[in-house]
Amino acid sequence: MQTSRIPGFYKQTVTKRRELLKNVEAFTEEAFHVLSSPEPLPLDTADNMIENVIGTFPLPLGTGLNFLINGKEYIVPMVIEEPSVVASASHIAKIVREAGGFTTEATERVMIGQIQVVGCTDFHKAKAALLYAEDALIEQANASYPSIVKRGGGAKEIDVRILNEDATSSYQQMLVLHLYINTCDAMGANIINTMVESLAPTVEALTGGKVYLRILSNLADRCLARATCTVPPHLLKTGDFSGEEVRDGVIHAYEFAASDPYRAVTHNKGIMNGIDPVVIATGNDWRAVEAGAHAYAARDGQYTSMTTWSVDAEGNLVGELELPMSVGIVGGSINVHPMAKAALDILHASSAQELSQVIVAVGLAQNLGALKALATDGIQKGHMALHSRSVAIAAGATGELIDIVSKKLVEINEIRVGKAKELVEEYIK
Ligand SMILES: CC(C)(COP(=O)([O-])OP(=O)([O-])OC[C@H]1O[C@@H](n2cnc3c(N)ncnc32)[C@H](O)[C@@H]1OP(=O)([O-])[O-])[C@@H](O)C(=O)NCCC(=O)NCCSC(=O)C[C@@](C)(O)CC(=O)[O-]
Ligand SMILES: NC(=O)C1=CN([C@@H]2O[C@H](COP(=O)(O)OP(=O)(O)OC[C@H]3O[C@@H](n4cnc5c(N)ncnc54)[C@H](OP(=O)(O)O)[C@@H]3O)[C@@H](O)[C@H]2O)C=CC1
Repeated sequence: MQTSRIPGFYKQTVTKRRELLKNVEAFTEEAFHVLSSPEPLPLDTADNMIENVIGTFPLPLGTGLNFLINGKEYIVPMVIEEPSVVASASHIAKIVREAGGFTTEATERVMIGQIQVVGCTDFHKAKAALLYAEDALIEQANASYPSIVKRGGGAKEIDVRILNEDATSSYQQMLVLHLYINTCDAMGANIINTMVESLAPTVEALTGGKVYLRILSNLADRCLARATCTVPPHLLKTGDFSGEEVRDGVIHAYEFAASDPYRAVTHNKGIMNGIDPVVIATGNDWRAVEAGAHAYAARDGQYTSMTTWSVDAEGNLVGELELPMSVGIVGGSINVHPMAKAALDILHASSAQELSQVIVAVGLAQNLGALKALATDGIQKGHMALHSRSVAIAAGATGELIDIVSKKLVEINEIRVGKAKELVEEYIK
């Protein structure tokens, strides 16, 4: 892809936007064909994806522009129903690229499979027996899914914990075996579950206990992605607010989220506004990512901000976001849903690690977009102006009337359905 910087992209028609993306070599012929198809998810494909299908449920696919990550240009596919999210991501990516772009990294892709064992007569002996048999357990797990080993992945390590040892615990004592598995470019849930299920009889024999649950953990804290950005204050200047005022406002907003779970949840919802749309567009399991992200935000015992914001010695605003990112570029519905394949095509991410890094960069951008708006004009100005189009449609406006009604709602600063209905009736008369 040549560039992700396409000024005024949003002012174009959908057809023209597709052409502009073709011009910068954002997608292949196949992706273009899927995108332009009247039925991007054929009903018979949908019918094979889940149960009791009666139709499909389309959502808008937008593009986050201006993303420069580790020196590479990205046009980011984003599937979301909420207005202003895509605009905000592009807005911040435009600012950050002027400061050199986002820097990201990812750990090795190690996921966790859990095996729960109860009823051991001696839990410490059982733990020791499992640890002693580590190599044999890894070998057995890998034998149950040899293709992932051929790809360079597979089970690598185990760990054993005893839970509820304290006599005052209201729960029964149990032993939990963690199997650490490199799932390569797949999210890996099915790979992991196959492996842990295969180990159950051996684990029972070694521990003398009974195995109950054998399932992956969505707290994928060995499969992390991290994004940072450093923004000089002059790039943050907004209207009458100086760059320093915006920077300091962002720090105040961050400190609020860092110290109050009521605020942290909303702050983090704003981060997931950026993360979920990319996870969904690329056919990944957003419930898994959501669950892992929120649990990671509470890893020190208190639910807090997923991001950190600080000021460096030169007075720049520095942001960081690190999250578990259990996503893949193969597997699950990714190779089944034609739009997921097209989205990955647009993104040009060639590994799960690369995809996970783009996702956290978008999350960080989204957080800064919301905090910048909240610390200056307030969220309503930018967000509601874009939401006014949905309000006009909800009030019954169609065609050209959508634009007329939404502009009027912004002008009179009354962006609500009741007022929009009045306007629609007036214009139709
Ligand atoms: C909406 C903006 C970006 C306007 O901000 P602006 O300053 O008016 O933007 P601009 O006109 O200067 O344009 C700058 C760039 O932004 C993009 N841009 C600008 N407008 C559009 C558009 N219509 N469609 C697509 N892209 C747009 C575009 O890339 C453009 O560059 P250009 O292409 O012109 O060179 C800003 O007000 C903003 O970021 N607001 C925050 C919006 C937001 O966070 N929405 C999330 C929903 S609220 C929520 O759910 C979360 C929350 C807020 O509760 C989280 C929390 O509390 O922390
Ligand atoms: N708690 C949770 O989060 C749970 C989630 N799920 C679901 O599981 C699904 C994800 O499971 P997952 O195991 O990823 O999907 P799959 O079961 O589709 O497994 C991925 C497949 O991709 C193939 N593959 C091809 N190339 C590669 C590569 N480079 N790296 C790795 N694998 C490759 C592998 O087959 P081969 O090597 O043979 O070619 C493997 O079978 C999602 O749909 C998710 O919703 C399911 C249960 C629980």
